[in-house]
Amino acid sequence: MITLGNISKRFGTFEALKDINLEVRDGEFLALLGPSGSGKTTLLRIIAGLAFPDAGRVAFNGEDVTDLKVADRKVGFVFQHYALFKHMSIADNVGFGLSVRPRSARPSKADIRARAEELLDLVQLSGLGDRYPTQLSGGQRQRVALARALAVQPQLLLLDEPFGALDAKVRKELRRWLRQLHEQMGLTSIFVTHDQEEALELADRVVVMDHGVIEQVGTPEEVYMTPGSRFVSGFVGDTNSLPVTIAGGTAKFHDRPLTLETGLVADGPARLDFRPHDVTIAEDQAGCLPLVVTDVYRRGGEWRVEGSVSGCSQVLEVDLDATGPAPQPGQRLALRITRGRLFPTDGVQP
Ligand SMILES: Nc1ncnc2c1ncn2[C@@H]1O[C@H](COP(=O)(O)OP(=O)(O)OP(=O)(O)O)[C@@H](O)[C@H]1O
Repeated sequence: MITLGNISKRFGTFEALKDINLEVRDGEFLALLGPSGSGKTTLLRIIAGLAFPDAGRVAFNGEDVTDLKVADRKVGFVFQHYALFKHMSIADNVGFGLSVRPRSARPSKADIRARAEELLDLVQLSGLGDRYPTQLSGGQRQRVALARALAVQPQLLLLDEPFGALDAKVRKELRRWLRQLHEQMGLTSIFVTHDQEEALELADRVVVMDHGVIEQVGTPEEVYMTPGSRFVSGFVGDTNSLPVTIAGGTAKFHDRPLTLETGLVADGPARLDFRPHDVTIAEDQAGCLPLVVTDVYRRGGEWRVEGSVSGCSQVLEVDLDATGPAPQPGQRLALRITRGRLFPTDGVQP
């Protein structure tokens, strides 16, 4: 549905987006995920028509829209800083996009009101149309912002950190609800987040960005299980990193060989990334890491164990089944890494 071809954007000499290519499918729920300053919002604004690229093209359904302004793109958007109009009732806020249409395309006042009521029903705020924004909670205001975005019947919904300012529980509820709404209405939605949990939970596909480039595009499963770069491996999901050396197909940590497939990684220094759950506790030390436990706490059905390994400055985090007794601080565990990813470090130890 949306094609971005070779999009670049500079602010002065700073390159905010560098040659971005991306296809968004019809009906897809896509997350733009990356650290602060990676270019997510700039890319979303370019898709919306709120900003324009220095180079490259934007097409919707094969039609070039690069130079079309926001009002002509038929997109709905919820940007954090586009707050509700304080002096307008909730119903008027929701109907705003319809009331500013040119006279020939503008529905009657009664129709706009009826449409606003319908949308307030949809976002589960029936009966609150006559209130004002200050009389609603943060979560309710976000839902009004969504209703306002949906009033113009967009095919494409763009959301920039829509739940950023809300507390964790409300955020979670709204996320689930947004996903349902997306499906119910047959929308194509793109949302910006720096919260990887939000991206992995909500999106059909995740676009991981860093420094103005796309590092990887994939399903949540793909970016989590088979990260395509060192950056994605460290940014998506909890990751432990160890400096290792590969020699003759064996990964060694300070001359201690680890029982781990090294695949096609060339001999030399590398970074070994592994998830907290990709470990088991072994009886003996062969092929294992000696972890000294520093802290233990429960995370659902698992013990999250923090510990240190001599020769590595990073605190390691591992998850162990909590049906067994909790390891104690000071205890030594022989950690066997069952699955990891190796990234050559070109002579530079991480
Ligand atoms: N109007 C502007 N003028 C100058 N620099 C800008 C402008 N807008 C964005 N930038 C810069 O471009 C880079 C990308 O900004 P952008 O807002 O797209 O990042 P982001 O990934 O959305 O970050 P965040 O998660 O913090 O919102 C940043 O370094 C930012 O400072």
